[in-house]
Amino acid sequence: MSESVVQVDTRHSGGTGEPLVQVENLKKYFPITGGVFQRRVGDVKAVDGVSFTINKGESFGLVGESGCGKSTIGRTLLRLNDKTDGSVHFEGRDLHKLSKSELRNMRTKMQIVFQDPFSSLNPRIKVGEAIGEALLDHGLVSRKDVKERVIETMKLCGLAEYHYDRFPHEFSGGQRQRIGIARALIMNPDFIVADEPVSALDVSIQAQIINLLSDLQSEKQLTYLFISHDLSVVEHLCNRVGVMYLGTMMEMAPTDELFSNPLHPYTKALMSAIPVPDPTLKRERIVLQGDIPSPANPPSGCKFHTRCPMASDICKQQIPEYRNVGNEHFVACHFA
Ligand SMILES: Nc1ncnc2c1ncn2[C@@H]1O[C@H](COP(=O)(O)OP(=O)(O)OP(=O)(O)O)[C@@H](O)[C@H]1O
Repeated sequence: MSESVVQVDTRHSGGTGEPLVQVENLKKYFPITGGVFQRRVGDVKAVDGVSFTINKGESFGLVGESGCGKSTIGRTLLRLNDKTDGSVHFEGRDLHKLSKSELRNMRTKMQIVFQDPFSSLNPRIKVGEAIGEALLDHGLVSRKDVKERVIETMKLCGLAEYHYDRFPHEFSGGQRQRIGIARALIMNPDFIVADEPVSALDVSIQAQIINLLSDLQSEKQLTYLFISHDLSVVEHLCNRVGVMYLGTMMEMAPTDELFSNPLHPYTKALMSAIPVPDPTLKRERIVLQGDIPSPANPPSGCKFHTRCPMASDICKQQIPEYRNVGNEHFVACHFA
């Protein structure tokens, strides 16, 4: 858990209530091969039966420790990965059933912003050209008009016109993330997967980027899947939050509900690690024992039982039901 506390609150009202992305029992297993013939000897169960819906105009946060499957969900939602099982619907259409050309058209509506935009930028291409690249690839504007559209988008993202002719190494971390956001935004998408977009930035810059994402959301009616290992970041941007552990959704609720009434011991442990700005407010820190088990061989019953301070026999034997306990608050714990 990062030590950052981002002091902004940019949450929106929660979208239109109309579903844009529907994820149903999604599974993504990566094969493990071994032996002389490289036979499949097992699977990394990166995403193991996850369901949730993101409504139009909403910011949905996905949190959990490293390796719990957040990025794999993001990539599988955009069909950058194939799925193993389950379904992903975008605007009511099953993404994994689209033909190549249908997918190519659909892709303009769904974009991704990565943690490290620098690695996806060619050091020898001017950033203005890099931002406009996808527009030309899709034939959405003529070569003559692209520069104007790029500059307009750069300004929206807090970059200046003179940045157009500069190269990626001439920008700071925060500016590079603005370039990453501009590259996504130029396609005029409806949905953006933001995969740890502020994790590599200083706290003050994190706040600026979150504010930018929030302003763009209002202006462009965007829908976000915001992936972060840092609950304090998600708290300030998202309307609803899902907490993942070892490929499984452990708890999901509207943000205020989750933060005021966390029910899963894993969520409570993550929250106890958020630094409190006021030193007079003491919060009991729950330190989880042991390492995260391997997603290739997850524990029986509740996957969290090997590290859970409340675990008893039933947790080792029975998978807890993922149930709605009211207020759109879902939790998978025998004792919640
Ligand atoms: N292409 C791949 N091939 C094999 N295993 C993979 C692949 N991509 C991810 N994994 C495994 O799937 C599991 C989930 O990884 P994922 O990157 O989705 O987690 P995460 O929660 O986003 O973590 P992080 O924040 O560190 O990126 C991990 O055990 C990871 O090693």
